[in-house]
Amino acid sequence: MNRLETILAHKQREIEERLQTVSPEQLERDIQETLPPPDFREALRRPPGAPVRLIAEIKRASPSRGQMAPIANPIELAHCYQQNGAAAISVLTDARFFSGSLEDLRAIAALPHHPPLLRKDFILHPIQILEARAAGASAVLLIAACLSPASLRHLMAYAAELGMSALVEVHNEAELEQVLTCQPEIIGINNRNLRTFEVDPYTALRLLPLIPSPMIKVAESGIHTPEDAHRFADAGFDALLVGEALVTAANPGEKMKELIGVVE
Ligand SMILES: O=C(O)c1ccccc1NCC(=O)[C@H](O)[C@H](O)COP(=O)(O)O
Repeated sequence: MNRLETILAHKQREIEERLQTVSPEQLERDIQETLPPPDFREALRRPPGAPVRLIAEIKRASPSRGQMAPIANPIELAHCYQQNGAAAISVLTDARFFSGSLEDLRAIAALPHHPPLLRKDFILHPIQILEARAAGASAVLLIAACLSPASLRHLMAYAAELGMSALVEVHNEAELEQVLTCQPEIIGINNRNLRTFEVDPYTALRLLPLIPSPMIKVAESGIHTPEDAHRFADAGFDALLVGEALVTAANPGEKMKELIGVVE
């Protein structure tokens, strides 16, 4: 089993357990009592000449790095991201490998005027999208390496039905070619190979020209310095997804300004 397969086997077991305890009808009722979430896609759109958008991540740990930052108060960190111009906030909700939770997402969604929230997890089943929407997310991550084209299409349609966006993630040409047949509105190119955890910052630059122009383009992973951000902003990405560099910074707000001060 490669590393991604190990994660997915665990996630599949977790979903089976959730299906025993969670009531979809109750989640649907909860959703009816909430306001529609803010628009993730519009928040990421970058008009010509505007600074690159930043999706700031709440990330305590990862399979590649282990424990990175305790983040005892995720609301405080989300507030800091909000105050320093995050276009959106990515909240890792996986407990086993990233020390996150749906509770983090729910708590951050209670912040007044919060930016759109992305549920970052290994989404394999519609129940995870329903839970995300009920917890206040505007978007979910759908990873091409984890889904068949038919499942991807189905989950994208279900997210849209719930008024949510999907950030559809690819890592190579073959995944991109498959994903483009599903006509996603937002594509993320992950510089990290999820099977080996190696990060190659040229992955996103190599695949970018293959993405049709109306789609929103996000560069993900391994972005640490203004020079890194500059490279992706200059290439034409709408947004950058940054985790480790922010959560390990002595001052995450200053680090954000350093990164998003970058203009083409
Ligand atoms: O971060 C990991 O080690 C990881 C391992 C396996 C699957 C996913 C993983 N990360 C998810 C992400 O895509 C990143 O959290 C996100 O792009 C931010 O990356 P970074 O700025 O490098 O923390």
